[in-house]
Amino acid sequence: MTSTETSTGGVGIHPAVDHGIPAAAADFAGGVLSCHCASNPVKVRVSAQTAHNHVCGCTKCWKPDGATFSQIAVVSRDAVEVIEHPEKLEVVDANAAIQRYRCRDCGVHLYGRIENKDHPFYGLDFVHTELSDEAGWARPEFAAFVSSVIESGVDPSRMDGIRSRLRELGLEPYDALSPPLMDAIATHVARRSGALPA
Ligand SMILES: N[C@@H](CCC(=O)N[C@@H](CS)C(=O)NCC(=O)O)C(=O)O
Ligand SMILES: [Zn+2]
Ligand SMILES: [Zn+2]
Repeated sequence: MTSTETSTGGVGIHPAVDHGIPAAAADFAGGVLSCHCASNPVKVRVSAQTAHNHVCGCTKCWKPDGATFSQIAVVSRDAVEVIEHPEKLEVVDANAAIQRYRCRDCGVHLYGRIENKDHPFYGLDFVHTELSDEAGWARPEFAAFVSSVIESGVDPSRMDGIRSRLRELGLEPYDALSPPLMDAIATHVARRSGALPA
């Protein structure tokens, strides 16, 4: 079985979507993310529902063992608080736009933060809601950076099957972010350059 197949022979995307995508709960108020350490896990409280949840094929986002994609959403940075074992967190790449904080023992990423105030997504943190036991988080809406799974070693001949499976799950595949998010980024850039009124 390769990382792009499930035990039933289908194309595996991510454990949170492979067997049906759970419904979001109305008035959902968040939950606690835990890393995978059996003892002294890092815990992060996310005290709001997330937005723009999606699966991401890039090599930077944390993926559970065997998953082809990550699942990643955004939430206001004000709603993110490390509540246990902050001393175990380390930044994966301080030069990346998104500073991803991982547990130095198990490698799980707890949250990603943008410190550049000029970045289009400044003010939003990136979180993997499958790290929480609570049910009711926002469902993934699309698939981003799909072609990038090849950079992790997926054979290009598998891409048609992967994109078909994503569409079957209602996760429209894109090779960057979704068009509304790409438009939001371009609008931010145009307002800064003066190409559009601020
Ligand atoms: N093809 C590249 C794409 C990386 C990439 O651009 N990732 C996106 C989606 S998470 C991003 O916004 N990265 C910003 C960052 O990593 O800080 C890869 O797979 O490594
Ligand atoms: Zn850990
Ligand atoms: Zn990514």
